[in-house]
Amino acid sequence: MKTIDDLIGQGQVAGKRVFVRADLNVPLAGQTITDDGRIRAAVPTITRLAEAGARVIVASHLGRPKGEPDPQFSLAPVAARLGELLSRDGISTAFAADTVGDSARSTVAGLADGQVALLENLRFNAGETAKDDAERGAFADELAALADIYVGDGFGAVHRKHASVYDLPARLPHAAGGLIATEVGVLKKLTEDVTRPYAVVLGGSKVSDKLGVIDHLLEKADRILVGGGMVFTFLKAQGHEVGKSLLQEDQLPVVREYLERAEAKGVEFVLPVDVVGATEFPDLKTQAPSSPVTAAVDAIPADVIGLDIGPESRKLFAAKLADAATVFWNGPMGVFEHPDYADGTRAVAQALIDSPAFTVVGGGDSAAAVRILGFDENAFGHISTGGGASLEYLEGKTLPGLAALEG
Ligand SMILES: Nc1ncnc2c1ncn2[C@@H]1O[C@H](COP(=O)(O)OP(=O)(O)O)[C@@H](O)[C@H]1O
Ligand SMILES: O=C(OP(=O)(O)O)[C@H](O)COP(=O)(O)O
Repeated sequence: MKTIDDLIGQGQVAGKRVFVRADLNVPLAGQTITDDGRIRAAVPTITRLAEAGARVIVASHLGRPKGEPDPQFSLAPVAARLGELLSRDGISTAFAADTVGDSARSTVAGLADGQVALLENLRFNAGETAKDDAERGAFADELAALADIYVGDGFGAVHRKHASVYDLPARLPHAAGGLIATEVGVLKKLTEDVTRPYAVVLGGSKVSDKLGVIDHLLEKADRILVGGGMVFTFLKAQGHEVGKSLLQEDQLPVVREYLERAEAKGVEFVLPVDVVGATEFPDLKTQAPSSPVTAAVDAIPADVIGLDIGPESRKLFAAKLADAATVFWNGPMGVFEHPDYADGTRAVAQALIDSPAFTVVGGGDSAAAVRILGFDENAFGHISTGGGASLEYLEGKTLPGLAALEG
């Protein structure tokens, strides 16, 4: 895979329009960025290209808008923060009000060497995420018209077969940015020689996206700990009632099969013994106090939404992580964005820090949680900017955004 070092070393970027596909999908509370980790992670590649004389066009998705402009998913707050960070290196940043329209074209045309433009949310265009190859290709053609060279650096999105990730690099000379090179370097080690016991902690809310990875983990991991929104499908599969919690009803047979296979293979599934929940989803915007209740997993009231693992489960999870030699963690244990439901995530983060294991934390929200809850990022072995991406990488899958850079 060609890298930006190769491009810069060969003097290929000076005066050129270089399109950098980053993952600036940061958590927002209204217009406020609650964790800027993904923006900070994108800066080194952008700065290197700008300092080498490129006219840098940065593009990203934010959230999951429905293929048309939606102000709540505007990258405007990200443009402000990116501009602030780049200005420290003396680099100026413009923001285009659309992705491939008049604003994008004129903003890019106005760039001088060494300047940066951020385009509006890629997913404001239906072509970005279209299943149809021709529709995605048509959008990729419009993106390609803006640039001379493509740099893939949005590790968090490399598992998506999207226009800017997969189709665009096929249309331009391309290379990998520094973030992708670093991420792949660390994760590769976990696929080659893992020191055992190897524990994997799964949680979060993208349940249907991530359940499938367990199929592969049953062949690799010694212990699988499950919390977050994912756990209720497991609890239900074991015969527990889960109230109004997140449930992937159609996946119950799959999960039952995972539990059986784990037993047959001697892989230990660690599930919570108690949960914390509430009758209403907490208000994350106002952070208004809620009314949390704790229940054993065999006594979750019918009107309760499970929002965190309970106190006994935190102790259990910590004990199961204490003697691991390698830990990979993706997905918060609860709705950590509200203080009443952050203790499970806090306990797992602390357990990783206390354990002598090599620890990798992956995922936009998981990485954000660790920082928002006040942990020192340097206390972990590696904090990956990608959750789904790192899980699929560990699965050994061909990731569209990496395959496209290799070609
Ligand atoms: N029990 C739960 N019910 C609903 N959402 C949950 C639950 N536990 C965790 N979450 C949510 O999961 C989200 C993160 O999930 P996900 O995107 O899969 O993780 P990551 O970004 O780290 O890969 C957080 O916003 C958190 O509030
Ligand atoms: O946040 C992301 O993934 P993650 O939650 O698995 O870390 C990426 O930006 C990908 O976003 P998507 O899952 O909406 O395609």
